[in-house]
Amino acid sequence: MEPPSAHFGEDGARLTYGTYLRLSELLDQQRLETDAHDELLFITIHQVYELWFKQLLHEVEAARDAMFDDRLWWARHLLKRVHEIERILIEQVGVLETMTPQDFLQFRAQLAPASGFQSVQFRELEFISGAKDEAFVQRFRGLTEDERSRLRRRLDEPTLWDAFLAVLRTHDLPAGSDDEVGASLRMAAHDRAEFGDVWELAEALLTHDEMAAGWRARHVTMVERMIGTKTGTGGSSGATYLRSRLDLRYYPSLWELRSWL
Ligand code: HEM
Ligand SMILES: N[C@@H](CC(=O)c1ccccc1NC=O)C(=O)O
Repeated sequence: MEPPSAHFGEDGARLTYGTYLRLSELLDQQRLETDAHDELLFITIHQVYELWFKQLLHEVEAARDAMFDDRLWWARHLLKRVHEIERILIEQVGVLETMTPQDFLQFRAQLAPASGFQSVQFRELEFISGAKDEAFVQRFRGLTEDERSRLRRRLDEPTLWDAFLAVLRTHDLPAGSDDEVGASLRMAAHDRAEFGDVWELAEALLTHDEMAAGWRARHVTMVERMIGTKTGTGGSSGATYLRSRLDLRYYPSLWELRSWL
């Protein structure tokens, strides 16, 4: 008798690696606008980002829902995964930086008026994390109806921070006003025997915030390296606009807490 592994992966023949992962569709989606050698890298990197954004939305949504249900261990488990993905998103900027500015200029003009500014999933992530800003939905040109309704839904639904406030209340920590939230956070910080899970969750949210800030900083230095002070293909002032976004924090109360411990 043959060992069971002899035909491993061939028996049954219903799914294969390629059909399961839809590789013929996936690998057919890199359509270049020019003959420039580096344009494939540019498209690949962005598509990889969008795939990870999709995964992040999946995890962040579930983490938010878990907090509302007081399943804190599950929320933390998912947020740890979120952090690892975010670490990769920051790291992979280095791959794109192997492209020189002069090689980027071979195809940059063809990209306008497209820009990362139009990434719907990126904005969804900001909204669900806590930084809702309706102006982005209004300013968006060229959104499909589906994209517009996805963004509107994100503006209407609760954020990670809303879910965290619900956790505080569930654990009898008042969360009505900013002062109450501040006092509750200090209480959780100083009584970890009682509130260890709540504290760890606050730390996981802070790491998520720190990672997002880290990506913005990494992105803008890459932008300065690539295009200096040129205006963006999306019509903004470029690096100046991006620098104005560097102070954005999802959870200012968690940062302020540090000053009052
Ligand atoms: C050569 C590389 C890149 C350059 C020169 C660049 C440049 C820019 C510029 C100038 C803007 C401001 C909007 C505009 O007027 O165009 C912008 C925004 C943005 N870019 Fe990039 N980018 C690059 C790569 C990437 C990559 C790989 C991503 C990953 C998805 C990305 C995501 C974004 C996002 C999400 C925004 C909006 C940021 C916000 O509104 O806070 N960019 N980029
Ligand atoms: N905004 C960039 C071009 C760019 O990077 C880009 C263009 C089309 C689609 C995504 C992009 N990535 C991030 O902005 C620029 O002004 O050079």
